[in-house]
Amino acid sequence: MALAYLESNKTNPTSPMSSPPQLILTQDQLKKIAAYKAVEFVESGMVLGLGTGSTAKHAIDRIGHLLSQGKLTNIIGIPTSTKTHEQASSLNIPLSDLDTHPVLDLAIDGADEVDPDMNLVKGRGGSLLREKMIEGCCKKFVVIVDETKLVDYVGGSGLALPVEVVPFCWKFTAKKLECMFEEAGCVAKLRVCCENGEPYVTDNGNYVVDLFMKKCIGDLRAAGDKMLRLAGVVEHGMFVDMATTLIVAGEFGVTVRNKC
Ligand SMILES: O=C(CO)[C@H](O)[C@H](O)COP(=O)(O)O
Repeated sequence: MALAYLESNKTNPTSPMSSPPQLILTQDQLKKIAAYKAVEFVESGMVLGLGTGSTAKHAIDRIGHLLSQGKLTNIIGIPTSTKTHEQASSLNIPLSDLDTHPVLDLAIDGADEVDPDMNLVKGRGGSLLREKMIEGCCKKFVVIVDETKLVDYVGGSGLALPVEVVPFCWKFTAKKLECMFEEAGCVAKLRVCCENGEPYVTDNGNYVVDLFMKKCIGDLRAAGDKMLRLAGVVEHGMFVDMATTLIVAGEFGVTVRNKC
């Protein structure tokens, strides 16, 4: 399967021996491989959670294609963002919501980080609340990543742990979050739009405070519960014990791991 996407056949010019072609895959090609593998889990008649981001986008494109070919039928998609809603609508994927379909068969989504226990950081694309609501209602939650997303511990990439907060007194909430994780060297920053420097506003009309940790935050459930007890926090981007299947595409192929 992976070979269908391989490109480029650079050889090593420094090698005195004639070496076999070295196959290079871009990160986006790896994302596509993981996404297509996940769509193999989709069956006609399923209610599907449709994730958000550049990896999930490939899966949604594939589902749309299979529907248009009649290879999948009677699919109902529940989109996790307005962006995904737009993409899925443009592909004529029938859509619904949690009010009408409170139980989903399967969700497919990307992640920003995956730890060895398949705990996730999500939300760098800004859709964590809807993702958590929808993916929490799925019988099966398939996470699709390229290998750069694998970390030793949540926060291990040194990149953002997103927290959705109400706009009211967001500085107060950001300061409280920073103090909460002082021991982990937490720095909290409001997410702003690159184009105009204005606060990034989620689909739910909230802001996002990104937390940058210097150290491991320890017990993820305890940390998550603590954040949720702080008035002003709407939801955080740690998805603990939610993924049931992890698909990782890397230089050496694609692996599928099920949570025991
Ligand atoms: O949580 C998300 C969006 O809020 C995405 O799943 C996550 O950011 C991964 O994105 P990408 O597939 O573009 O790397």
